[in-house]
Amino acid sequence: MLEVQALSKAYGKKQILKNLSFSVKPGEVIGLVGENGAGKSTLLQILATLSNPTAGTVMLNGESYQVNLKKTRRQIGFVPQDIALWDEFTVKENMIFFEKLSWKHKNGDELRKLCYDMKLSKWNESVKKLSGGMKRKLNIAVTLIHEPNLLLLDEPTAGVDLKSRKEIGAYLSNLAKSRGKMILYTSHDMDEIMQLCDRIYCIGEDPFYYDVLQKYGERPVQL
Ligand SMILES: Nc1ncnc2c1ncn2[C@@H]1O[C@H](COP(=O)(O)OP(=O)(O)OP(=O)(O)O)[C@@H](O)[C@H]1O
Repeated sequence: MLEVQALSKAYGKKQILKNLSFSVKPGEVIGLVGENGAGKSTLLQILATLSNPTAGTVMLNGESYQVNLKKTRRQIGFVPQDIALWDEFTVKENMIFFEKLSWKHKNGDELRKLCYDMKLSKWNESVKKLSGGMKRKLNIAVTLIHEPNLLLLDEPTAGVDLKSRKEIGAYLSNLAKSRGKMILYTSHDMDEIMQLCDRIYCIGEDPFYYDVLQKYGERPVQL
């Protein structure tokens, strides 16, 4: 379980996140929505241990980020908004490279299966020749090598066509439901958020997203 208590973040005098408290249970997919600049990426970066909050606490499966950073880090997978892959390497070479950096050992067949499960079949293709959607899938696959319990995804389907979007959505949903992963992800696509997420958290003070979601019949949680 992920437990966030009274979390705040300021950059200098600019307050971005104000006193957020929420939790995520195993098997849950949470959608984070909010206007540009509301602080969605900032929140994911804090939950990924890449940035420190100004105040507040985060606990992952009973371990405090503040007290046991190494142990919590091993349980987290973070997919950044920007694709972070080796362009000149093939899909296979990227998977092998990231496996070497990983905390868990995986053999070639296991690495290949991670890609195939996401319908990413171009194992020997160089990344520069892949479509945007394929790159996004590979970006997710490398993050799953160490089998994180908490998966944080920053706009994983941005610029992805509808078919790949559905494939990524189905894969993430299956990860949560059959393997109990906790997933937090951001998107500006309301239909996708509605289909995929068990709960929706709105960040920021602008009531726009809250109102839109209510019109869809959803009851988002205002953070
Ligand atoms: N390192 C930083 N230093 C100063 N300000 C920052 C830094 N990182 C982010 N910000 C500011 O924090 C605010 C929140 O940014 P963030 O990227 O978290 O928003 P977001 O909700 O993810 O936006 P988007 O939907 O455009 O991705 C913005 O005003 C941004 O300019």
